[in-house]
Amino acid sequence: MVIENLQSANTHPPEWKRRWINRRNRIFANPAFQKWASALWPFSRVARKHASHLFDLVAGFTYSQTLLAAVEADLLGLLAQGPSDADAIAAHCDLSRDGALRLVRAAAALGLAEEVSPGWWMLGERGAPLHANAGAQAMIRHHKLLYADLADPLALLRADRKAQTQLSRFWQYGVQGNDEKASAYSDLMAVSQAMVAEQTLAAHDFSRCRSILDIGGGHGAFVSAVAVQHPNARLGIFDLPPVLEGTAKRLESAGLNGRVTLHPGDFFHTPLPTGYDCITLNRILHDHDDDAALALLKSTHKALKPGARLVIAEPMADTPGAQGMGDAYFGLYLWAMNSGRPRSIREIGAMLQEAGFQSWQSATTRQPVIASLIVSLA
Ligand SMILES: C[S@@+](CC[C@H](N)C(=O)[O-])C[C@H]1O[C@@H](n2cnc3c(N)ncnc32)[C@H](O)[C@@H]1O
Repeated sequence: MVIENLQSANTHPPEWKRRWINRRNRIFANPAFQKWASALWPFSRVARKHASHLFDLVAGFTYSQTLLAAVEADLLGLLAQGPSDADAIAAHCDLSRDGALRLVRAAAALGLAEEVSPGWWMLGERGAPLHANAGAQAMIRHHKLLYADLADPLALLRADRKAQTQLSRFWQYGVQGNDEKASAYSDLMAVSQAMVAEQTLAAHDFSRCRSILDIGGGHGAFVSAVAVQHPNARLGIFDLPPVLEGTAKRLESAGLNGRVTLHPGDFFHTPLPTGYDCITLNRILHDHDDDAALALLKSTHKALKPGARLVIAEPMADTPGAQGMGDAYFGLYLWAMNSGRPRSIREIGAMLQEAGFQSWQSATTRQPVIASLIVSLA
């Protein structure tokens, strides 16, 4: 099994490295060194940066909750309309005046709001792009479930991964039916998929693909974006039957139902459609544990002719500049979801090789925090 092979290739750290790290850590933990470094330029700048980073780790929960409150109370929506004072914020967000002041000041401290003159606030530099991004706001609302599952993180990490969690229930409902929860799931997927689609389409040129099948394509946000950029490509979506019922309606209202073939099925049990010269897996692989992910890659390989391509787009572990997003955020999110894990480019590459693909390479995306990309040839 690929991942086990990678892990067993791990060797005990060499003695020089163990000694060096121990020595460095003893120095960094020493209060006298900290005092010295914080008083002396240029060490003082580094010391401040480290202290501030450490404080962010300690206080991160309050930042997330401020963000959640600002989105849920539509504080950002109000501030986007123009300068607001505490009374207007209190009325709009259904808060007391004191509560409104506490929230808007916290939001301003995090760059979500900005006090433009004393007692008057507008959107801040971080608030403006967030307000314009429906997908990010949907994710923030959805995070309530994650925070509930993480209320006791050790209990979660010690629990049997088969025990139900808020997140596992949410995803189960999403793929099982058409009730209110399933539609919340689909809406979340559709708005956030637009962000992933943008990254994928900017990072890879699909113009050479005459036909593209999006596996686990949900309600078709990716395929709809491809349809606009590549009007002559033949398009298909493979997903679970209840999900595709919603897809058909959405494609119809987008005027695309004649252009996209829907393939209902379960990718662990139904053979994947053949005849496409490109298959995409957008945010699919990381949802599944190693054996299942490898099985999916093997059936994808089987569905492609030699030389045809597979494009994998998802947030990946060990991504330079976005490390926290990988093993910290997705590591815990997918743990709470009871399935899957973030994988590094190298790990996915090894799995692709094991699944029979002849070559693979990564492509740079504009925002690796949203998705990284791997293109592989069957
Ligand atoms: C995380 S969502 C990703 C959706 C979409 N690709 C995106 O990026 O927004 C996972 C998708 O895989 C589909 N899916 C999950 N298990 C599946 C299975 N066994 N067979 C087919 N589709 C499945 C879900 O219905 C859902 O649309």
